[in-house]
Amino acid sequence: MNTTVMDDVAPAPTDVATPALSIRNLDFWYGTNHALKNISLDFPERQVTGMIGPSGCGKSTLLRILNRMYDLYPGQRATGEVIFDGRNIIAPGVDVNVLRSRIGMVFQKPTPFPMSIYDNIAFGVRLHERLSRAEMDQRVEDVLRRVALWPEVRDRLGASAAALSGGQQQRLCIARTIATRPEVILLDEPTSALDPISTARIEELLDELKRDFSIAIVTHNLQQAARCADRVAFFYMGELVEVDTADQMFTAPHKKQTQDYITGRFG
Ligand SMILES: Nc1ncnc2c1ncn2[C@@H]1O[C@H](COP(=O)(O)OP(=O)(O)OP(=O)(O)O)[C@@H](O)[C@H]1O
Repeated sequence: MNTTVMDDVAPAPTDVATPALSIRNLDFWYGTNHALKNISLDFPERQVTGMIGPSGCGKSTLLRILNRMYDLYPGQRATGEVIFDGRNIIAPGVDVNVLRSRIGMVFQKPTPFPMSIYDNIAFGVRLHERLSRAEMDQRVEDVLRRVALWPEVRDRLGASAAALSGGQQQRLCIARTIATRPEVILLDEPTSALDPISTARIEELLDELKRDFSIAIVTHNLQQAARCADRVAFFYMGELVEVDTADQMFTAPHKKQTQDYITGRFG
């Protein structure tokens, strides 16, 4: 082990045993708008990390940095480090397409591609792997079973994904994301467009998926964060105020701002 390097890095207050992703001293700007300020945060392996905070505090911005979505927009700039598999993924020279297959993203609004249910899953896999037809069929079946969609769609894999309900579409989007076998899944308010039953199914699914994936979820729903997350990070005006276990955050947060937020005094 390179002890010199280790010794040079000041331990962050958020350190966890085995992080899937480690953010260190991250700042982010939209032009001149300094949207994230000196964020250091670990995302533990095979746990759900919930990100909460009032509108505009920077939760979605942080998620978008983790798979380099901001690359698509001129004028947006990040400094600091996001360490994934030993590399700083916001540094130049990272293959963003490979990165996005290893750190997958699910958006607020279900966004199936305008193609069949089968191809929604096969499309991303084909970009990264050469599978035989039988192998691809198996991959499609496996991920649809994993998201508990298989019984509902097995007889209409060739039908348009647009014909599925909103909740089914979101489960298809999660299936599509896990089909490339990522290590990390990012979810940006994945249930805010869904009814309570579809929401409950997605929450159950997250609980099951964390056996194999490290998950980061942005949510406005504090009950959802309490139900789903192992750890919770509270953001306010671009700063990380506090991060702790969900139990601690919702029963005895250390910071007054966190307490005010979770008790509904603002936000
Ligand atoms: N494309 C953009 N251009 C300029 N500023 C932006 C852009 N997107 C977000 N911001 C600003 O960055 C800050 C953080 O926004 P962000 O969307 O990350 O917050 P959020 O916590 O996810 O909010 P919400 O809960 O409402 O989705 C806000 O001040 C917002 O106005």
